[in-house]
Amino acid sequence: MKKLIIQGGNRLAGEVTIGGAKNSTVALIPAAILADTPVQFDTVPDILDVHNLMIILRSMNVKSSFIHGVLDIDPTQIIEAELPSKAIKSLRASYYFMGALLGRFHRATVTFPGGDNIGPRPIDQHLKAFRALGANVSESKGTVHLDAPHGLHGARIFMDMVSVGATINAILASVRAQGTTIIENAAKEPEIIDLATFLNNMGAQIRGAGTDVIRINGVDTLQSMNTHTVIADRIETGTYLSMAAALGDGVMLKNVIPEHLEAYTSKLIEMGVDLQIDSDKIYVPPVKHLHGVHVKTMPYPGFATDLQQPLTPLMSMASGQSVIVDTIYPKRVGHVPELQKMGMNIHAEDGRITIDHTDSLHGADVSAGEIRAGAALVIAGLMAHGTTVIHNADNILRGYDRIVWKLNRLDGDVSIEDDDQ
Ligand SMILES: CC(=O)N[C@H]1[C@@H](OP(=O)(O)OP(=O)(O)OC[C@H]2O[C@@H](n3ccc(=O)[nH]c3=O)[C@H](O)[C@@H]2O)O[C@H](CO)[C@@H](O)[C@@H]1O
Ligand SMILES: C=C(OP(=O)(O)O)C(=O)O
Repeated sequence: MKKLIIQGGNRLAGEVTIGGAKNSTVALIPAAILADTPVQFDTVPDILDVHNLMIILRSMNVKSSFIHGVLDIDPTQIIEAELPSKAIKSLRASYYFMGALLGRFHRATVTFPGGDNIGPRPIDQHLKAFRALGANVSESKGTVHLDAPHGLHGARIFMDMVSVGATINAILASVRAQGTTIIENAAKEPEIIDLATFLNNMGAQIRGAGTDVIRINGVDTLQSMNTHTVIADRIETGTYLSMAAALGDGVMLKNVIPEHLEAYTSKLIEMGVDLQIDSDKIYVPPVKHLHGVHVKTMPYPGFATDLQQPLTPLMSMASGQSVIVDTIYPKRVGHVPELQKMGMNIHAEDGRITIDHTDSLHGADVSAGEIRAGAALVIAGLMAHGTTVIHNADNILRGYDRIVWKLNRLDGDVSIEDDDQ
């Protein structure tokens, strides 16, 4: 494990270029094994999840190389193999190998995935989709076994709740199935559109991605003809927006898709941040006065659960009380005791997080229980007087592209070390 060491108090200024979206990339990489040709992605973020997915690919004899944001994957010599459980457990999105392997081999054995510790994360809707497509599903000792001896056939799948992962897994399993699949009550996240774009450019027939009804006509082969550029990470964007508003003397964010962040940017504007939003960049000027706001997280296009924590340090600067209700993950409150150690007036009770005005924060020894809790601690550490040490920083590195380098370029004082604790 690593630890991040932050000397707080510096004002931030300059430019930061947002990387490719983690939640797209982690679906695109497993999707690559459905191709009958090598594939190439660019603007791939340099994050631990990508490196762990490359370890999983290697176990199936799928060669990959990752240089300067370009990821090449050659699935043409793929073999069925036992997947390395340590790498599978290191991230959530390893469950996409269930859908992708089922699509490719009509069977799969995959350990239950890991990922952020943010409360219960069942996968019943994923398994329901696989069953509907013709797979037998069994579970034993934390492992899921999928088997479709007669192949996969199109089906109508109605999702009981809106799930990003289940929608993507249903697409992966059905894109090469016989016949037509219709996914109803599908998730509408931009990362799902990105995945569908990649697959359609290889010959898939997926219509309606980005709406709540997705229709897939199965095809026999998928062949890549060009490089797929990963969309910009809207959660990384939101994190830097909050940071720039809290501490910035003028920060420009580049490689941004503002349409993907409207619920978030309109909250920042409501707080009093005078964002200057352009077609692919956002300028955050120095902020004068902030008001508290109420936030309720919702599936896209609502306010993203992944952005509630990165907003809390900014909320602590506002006058009046801010309130967060996370309807997606009501137990996503691991950041609260850690931020309290830094002096923040933040409390979690009865499914509500309240943040009251805090005059100043002080450095402390804290732990990043999960990626976005870690992002909140990074922002608070930059705001605080003194030194903050964030243990379990690997959780942050799972999904923030070259974060130490980016923060130091903005005049932050951040270093990373191995942690013996
Ligand atoms: C790799 C990735 O893209 N991760 C994102 C994805 O996670 P993930 O895909 O795991 O999240 P889902 O959209 O599936 O979860 C949404 C809600 O549905 C519930 N649910 C989900 C599936 C299921 O079979 N049964 C069930 O009950 C979950 O517990 C949760 O309350 O979407 C989350 C919600 O936007 C984000 O926080 C994660 O960053
Ligand atoms: C919850 C998250 O990630 P994952 O689903 O990969 O655990 C996140 O990115 O905030």
